[in-house]
Amino acid sequence: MLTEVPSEVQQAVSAFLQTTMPSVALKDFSFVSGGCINSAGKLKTTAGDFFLKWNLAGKYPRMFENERSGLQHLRQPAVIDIPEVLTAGQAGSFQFILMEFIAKAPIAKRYWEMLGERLAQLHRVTAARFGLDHDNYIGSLPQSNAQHDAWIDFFIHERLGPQLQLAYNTHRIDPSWLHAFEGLYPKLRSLLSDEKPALLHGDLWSGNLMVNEKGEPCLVDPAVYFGHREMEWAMTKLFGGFHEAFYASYHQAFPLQPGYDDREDIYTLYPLLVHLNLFGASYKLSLDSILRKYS
Ligand SMILES: Nc1ncnc2c1ncn2[C@@H]1O[C@H](COP(=O)(O)OP(=O)(O)OP(=O)(O)O)[C@@H](O)[C@H]1O
Repeated sequence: MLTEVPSEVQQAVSAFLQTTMPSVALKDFSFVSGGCINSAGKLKTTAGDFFLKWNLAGKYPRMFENERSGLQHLRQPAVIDIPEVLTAGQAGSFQFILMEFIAKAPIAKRYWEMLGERLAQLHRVTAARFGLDHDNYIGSLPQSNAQHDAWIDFFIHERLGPQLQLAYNTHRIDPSWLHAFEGLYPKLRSLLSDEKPALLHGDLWSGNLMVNEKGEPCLVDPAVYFGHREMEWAMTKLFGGFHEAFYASYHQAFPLQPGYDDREDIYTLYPLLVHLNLFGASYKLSLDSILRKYS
């Protein structure tokens, strides 16, 4: 028995593996650090290694069904490496997800160029409307994907609005913040550009970017929806940014519309509000300076 993994999860995983890979046995489990929300690690079996995550089922309903669906959306066009999910579900009071284990190799010489080219290809996958057919999570917070025809409406009503309301309801901000955002919204109509709804990872920062066994980029832990690809760019820039070769190769493969630099801060409002709600007041300073810039 692997003492680190709850017995209900172990039983469910072994039952699943037995049906798909007869005579497989669990050998060992070691925790993988990096995530904040779930328990996660490498599950060694006689049929190879897998990545297993779990948490208490009541805490974040359907979190792993949503993660499975998000990873499947990103894998489907087969343009960038995304781990294959074997199964996800509930086991007693736990929920879990089992997927391909991404083993690291030394980083490829063209890693950042590959990431730029492949993300550009992913963003060429489009949908008729902004949003998705189901809601999911951004980190541990619910993320609404109710569909809209216009990007601006989606951005205001499904991205900024709900996070702002949550921050207000939990007393992280006072009413003056609500007024400041209300004042910003009409200006966004002329500031933001429109584009076809693009398939986005949705939470693309360095913590969700891995190096796979070929040394190439692999994306994990998404918050998928169809949105404006400038959102994805802004997210990558938030905590120090990716290597400049990534931005150059993406732009060459699929140029952004002129004036992106003037819009970048607007897009960072969403991840900053999410961080305010998840981690507290230290993010208010950055939010405040963006609001002032556009007031
Ligand atoms: N398929 C995988 N194979 C190997 N390692 C993985 C895999 N997926 C994720 N990891 C590693 O495990 C760490 C935690 O995973 P993940 O980010 O999915 O955790 P989480 O708790 O769900 O999310 P968060 O980072 O939002 O707290 C990642 O930072 C990454 O290093």
